[in-house]
Amino acid sequence: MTSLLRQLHASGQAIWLDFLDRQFLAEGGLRKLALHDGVTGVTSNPSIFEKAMGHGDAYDPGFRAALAQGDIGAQDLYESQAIEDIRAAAADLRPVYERLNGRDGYVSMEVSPYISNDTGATIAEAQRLWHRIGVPNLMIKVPGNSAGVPAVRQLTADGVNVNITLLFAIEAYQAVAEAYMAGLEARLAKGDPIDRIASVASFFVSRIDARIDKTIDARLAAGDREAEALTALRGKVAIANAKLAYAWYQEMIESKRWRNLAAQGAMPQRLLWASTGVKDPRFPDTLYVDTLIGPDTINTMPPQTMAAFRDHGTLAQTLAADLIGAQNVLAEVDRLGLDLAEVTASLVSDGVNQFAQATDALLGTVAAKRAEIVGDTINTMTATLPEALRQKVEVRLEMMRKEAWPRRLWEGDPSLWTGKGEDHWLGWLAAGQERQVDPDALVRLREHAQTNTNAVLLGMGGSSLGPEVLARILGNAPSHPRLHVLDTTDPAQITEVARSIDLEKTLFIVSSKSGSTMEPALLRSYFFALSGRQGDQFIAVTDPGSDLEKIAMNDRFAQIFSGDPTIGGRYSVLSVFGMVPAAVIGRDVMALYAAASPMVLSCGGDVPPQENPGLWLGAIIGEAATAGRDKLTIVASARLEPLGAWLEQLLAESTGKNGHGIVPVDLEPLGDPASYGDDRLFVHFALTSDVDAEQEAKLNMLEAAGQPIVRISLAQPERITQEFFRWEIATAIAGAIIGINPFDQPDVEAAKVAARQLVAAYETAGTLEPETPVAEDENFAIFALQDESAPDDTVIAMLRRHFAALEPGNYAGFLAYLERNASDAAALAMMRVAVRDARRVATVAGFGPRFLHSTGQAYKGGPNSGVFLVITRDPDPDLAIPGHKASFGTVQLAQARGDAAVLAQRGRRVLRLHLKKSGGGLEALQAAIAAAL
Ligand SMILES: O=P(O)(O)OC[C@H]1O[C@](O)(CO)[C@@H](O)[C@@H]1O
Repeated sequence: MTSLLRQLHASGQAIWLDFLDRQFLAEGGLRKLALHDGVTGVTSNPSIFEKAMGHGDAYDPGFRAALAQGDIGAQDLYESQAIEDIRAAAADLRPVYERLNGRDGYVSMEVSPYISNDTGATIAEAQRLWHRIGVPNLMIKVPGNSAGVPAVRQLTADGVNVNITLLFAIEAYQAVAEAYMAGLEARLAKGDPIDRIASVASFFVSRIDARIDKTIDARLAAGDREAEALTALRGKVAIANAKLAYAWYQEMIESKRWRNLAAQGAMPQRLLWASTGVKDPRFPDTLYVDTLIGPDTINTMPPQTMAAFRDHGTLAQTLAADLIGAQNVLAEVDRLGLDLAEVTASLVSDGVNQFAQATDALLGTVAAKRAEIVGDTINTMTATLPEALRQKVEVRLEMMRKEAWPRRLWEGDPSLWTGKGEDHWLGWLAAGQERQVDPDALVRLREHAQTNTNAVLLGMGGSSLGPEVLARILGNAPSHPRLHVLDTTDPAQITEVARSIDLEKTLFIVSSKSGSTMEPALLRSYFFALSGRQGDQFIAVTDPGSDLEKIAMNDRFAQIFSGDPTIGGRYSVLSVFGMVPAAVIGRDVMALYAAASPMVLSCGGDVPPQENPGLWLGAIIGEAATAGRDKLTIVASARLEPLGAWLEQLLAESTGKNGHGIVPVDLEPLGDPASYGDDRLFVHFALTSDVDAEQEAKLNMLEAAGQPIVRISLAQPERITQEFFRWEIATAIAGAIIGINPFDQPDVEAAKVAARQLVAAYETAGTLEPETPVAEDENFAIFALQDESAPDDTVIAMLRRHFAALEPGNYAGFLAYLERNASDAAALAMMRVAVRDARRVATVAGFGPRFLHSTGQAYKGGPNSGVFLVITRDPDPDLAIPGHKASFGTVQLAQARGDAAVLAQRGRRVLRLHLKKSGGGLEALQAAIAAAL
């Protein structure tokens, strides 16, 4: 016997399937439905794909096959599989399409719900899918909201078959019918054919009842006086609404305008009943089929509804019947104040949101599958967090998902931060995708650099720290120069580098985005003179139009590499600022990008926060910071230790402002649980081949003691590039949580100005302004910045008072304007441990002026919890700067004094201690601090 469904089909209403699934297609499910039940079309939507792809492992072989062609992001991976299904379904229905001469046999695929409010993006995406899928019996689904209507017109004019979805109100349907006609007319005006353009208007049914009936039930429960009238409307409104839409359709096809189009071959835009699955168990499960049967319409049914109708549907031409009854129902709706207009309007936006949520879930699963499949190419990360913090992170991740943070970050939406131009600073996102460099130029540079034994990079902050990490972690390739990074004015350090290089076989890289930073300018003068003004031994990396660019041209530098002015220094390592020095030391820059790529894809705008390693980390560090765990303590296995200096700048300069932010703690030796308060977040970086059992054991103890620990593991050193990208994303996100602009550095300039003034005064007077110590002994002289000395103060008494000021949650800073070498670093580390263990506070250390262009921002602009000891000494021997009265030593001292003065002006607790020549230097200071604690 012919199935009821087939009879329905024969009655003039098309039956489409509102479902799609790979296994179902593979088993020939659709072909069977077409054959036995007369099914002539398929609709899909994000929820349908979420059900298909988001659960189980039916798509795993497909995911694997797609990724075997090359790594792609979650959205592309999803799309590759969805398109495969759509094409398979279209192939199954192709015979129907051919037999009916294009009148039916269509499969619909929906544009991303994320762009539903953007007409231009909707048009572009619909076009892209249309061409990519490339089959004639395809329909692209576009929402029928206000942004969708003009898209329908345009797409129709362009010859794309459109299925307009999420129609609830008759007026909305009328608008899309009008857009369809206008699109056809536009084609005619261009002389294009219109006889093969198909369109359907998907009018949603059951969702209206679900919403209205809920209101009715609430009113009934509240004892509404109109109980009887309200009850009579249950399950009636959606059908009445659909009937009236159909009545309008019938009028429309009789209109002169339509008859004109029909005369030229136009196919009517059929009404398609969608959302026909019955939600209320009190209604018959075939309700929205039985009542909506009429010619030239479509009913798209989920499999259960199809099965129900096949089993016990009622076949009669109901759609055009009892129109008066339908009008009465809507009049009653009006009279009873049920506000259908409000219901249908909110159903549109709810529908878009629902599809967006389904897409989030779907992309989350696809991203997780991708991570599993390409897993061993991605650095791993785990986090053990105290329960309260873990919960805050969860809540934040869900909020980020709802508010679409990944997409908004990649789209450059400044409202993620303070809304003050942050969108102009996001060039680093593209830089991570190798879009900022000229690969051929870097290959040539790599070859050219080989003639040198040494390279010296002159730059500060973002222009030096990334290159230093690359040079120290990756090292120079065989027969390529060794890179020295000079980011100082310390005479001894400069002399040491000058001594260790063969001048004639050294390539100098002058690196400065602004091209006007004082230290690289002075260092350039010094080495340019030293080289005998050999411009061909110099290259510049700088932003276009900078002073440095002009000087480099003037002095005939061998090459100038231009940066991207939309990338701030600390986010520049994956741009020319990191890649030029990488090429110089013989590294294959494209291989470095290839190593970064899996992380870049994992952190994409299409990866929901829960699966997005950058957003996840950003949520952890942002939430930790706002909960008082603002001392991000970096622990690294030996080979990765250099990363900390780069990370310090990124975190501190980005987040430490307006009294908020993260204070990075680098190179503080690990202690016992008792050494730490509850203001820490530990981050451990380890190279898998570089296991340090003692470090791991200490971390395990901290973890057992309830300290939060994030562990990041790299299988290969080249994958450090992944951490650059992950941390840039995480920092930007943490900045959004903290509520600051992560791309400016408002407090750095003050210290620079103060130092410049002191140097300028020196250039005229030939001496720095004199100052008087407030306490002094044979080793040290102390200069107080605040009025905090007592008349008979000793150095020890002042140091004692200084460290006694440290309260829980504070940190001690050692700001050393000294040569940065292993012994100074070790001495500072010992002092830090002594202070940490005595006062249970975090400690930081920086060499000046290097840290001024890095953590200095947070010390001045971040939380006022630092207690700083600025350490200076007279340089011996000093080093002259060509063309200047001031020596490097004078500049360094001026920088220290300027820095200390600005810290004091900002209300920071600060003491300056000058190491006297006669004293024992840092060893003596260590002893003094031990005595003072
Ligand atoms: O690359 P430039 O312009 O020389 O700047 C160096 C560093 O100085 C700073 O501007 C801070 O002074 C950093 O943000 C930057 O990375």
